[in-house]
Amino acid sequence: MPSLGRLHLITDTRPGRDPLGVLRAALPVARAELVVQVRVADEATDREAYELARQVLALCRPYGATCLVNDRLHVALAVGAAGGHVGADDLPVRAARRVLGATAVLGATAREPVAAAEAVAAGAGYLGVGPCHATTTKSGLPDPIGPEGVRAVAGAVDVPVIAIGGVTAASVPALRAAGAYGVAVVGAISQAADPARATAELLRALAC
Ligand SMILES: Cc1ncc(COP(=O)(O)OP(=O)(O)O)c(N)n1
Ligand SMILES: Cc1ncsc1CCOP(=O)(O)O
Ligand SMILES: [Mg+2]
Repeated sequence: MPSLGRLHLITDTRPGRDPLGVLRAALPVARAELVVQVRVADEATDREAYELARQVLALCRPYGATCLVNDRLHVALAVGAAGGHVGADDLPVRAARRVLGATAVLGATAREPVAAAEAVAAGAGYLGVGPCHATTTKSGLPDPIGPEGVRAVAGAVDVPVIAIGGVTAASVPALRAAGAYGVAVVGAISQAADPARATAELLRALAC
């Protein structure tokens, strides 16, 4: 299995956003270092999720970028994505692993070391850890855990830790120093005036 990319771009499907346009800007810059997670609103239909995932996968392929699907693992299987990501309201990690198969990429959300170790034991191949910082992209989240929360999780597992939540290029060095392998972002790229430049800045920060 190829190694996991360090920059995860989560699709911004909020009204008025252009997830495919943002992806077209980011892909030539990040290429195979990019993991694109197709994430749609809970209200979106499976057909809408399927159509977006199909288009994302088609854009990713020529660059060797990885396409994952959030929550809806049947959509991941239907389009032939590399895998999926699950959290507390989704299929349990062990069930998700059964659905996706042994070789698929499977990420799980974890905020603290015990849950993180359990997720890995159940079959998670990477962990999404956060929110690291305040975010306006998702509501109802617990308080940010900061780089120290990332450090606690990273010290408890032997899979890549992907820091998420309010991540910017400026916050990457502290997260990397805390043990994060990579980062997942929505706003840092999608809300940037120049998404290609924002992608380059995040990659530069991740390379240090
Ligand atoms: C890389 C990464 N980390 C965490 C999450 C959050 O997943 P979850 O807790 O299931 O919340 P939703 O994204 O489904 O709202 C993620 N998607 N990606
Ligand atoms: C889906 C999700 N889960 C925790 S924070 C978050 C959103 C991250 O978005 P942003 O990078 O804009 O803070
Ligand atoms: Mg989820």
